[in-house]
Amino acid sequence: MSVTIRVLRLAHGADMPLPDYGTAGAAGLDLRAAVETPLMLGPGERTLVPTGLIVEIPEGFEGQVRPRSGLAARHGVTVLNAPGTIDSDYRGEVKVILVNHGDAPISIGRGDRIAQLVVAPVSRVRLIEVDALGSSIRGAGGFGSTGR
Ligand SMILES: O=c1ccn([C@H]2C[C@H](O)[C@@H](COP(=O)(O)OP(=O)(O)OP(=O)(O)O)O2)c(=O)[nH]1
Ligand SMILES: [Mg+2]
Repeated sequence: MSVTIRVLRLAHGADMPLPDYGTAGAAGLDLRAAVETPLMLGPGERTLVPTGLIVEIPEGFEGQVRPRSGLAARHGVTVLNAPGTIDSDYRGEVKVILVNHGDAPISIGRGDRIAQLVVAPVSRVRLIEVDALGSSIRGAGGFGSTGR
């Protein structure tokens, strides 16, 4: 499915390339850090990284800000609230909450690819309050109820 998304580049990201898919089958657009100077993220620290972008996600879709596995595997750096949610009515800058779960500080430089944006359809539901729900074999079993 091809979805068109209008995107606005803010002044502090004007010289950076628009997010792109790394390969023909990639699910996520790589998001880059629009920081003026490199920022250091120490072990246990988190920071809000600007992308310099405002996106207009069409109604019926959402943007998911997801970690890059390379950063996670190599440095323990991930998206704290993964997947971050970009609402279709959000017109602010897309920002990435990075956290360093590793044991060494990491430097995030301008243009570094820090996360990826997956655009996915979402359902909006209508809740109907009832007195009883349909039965199922699982019932209330969960949290490991089927065994290891
Ligand atoms: O990783 C993220 C998560 C959210 N947002 C932006 C887009 C989203 O539409 C808005 C609100 O996000 P969310 O609903 O997750 O945050 P909230 O704490 O519920 O804030 P709000 O009360 O503004 O909804 O913040 C980002 O830029 N990056
Ligand atoms: Mg919210």
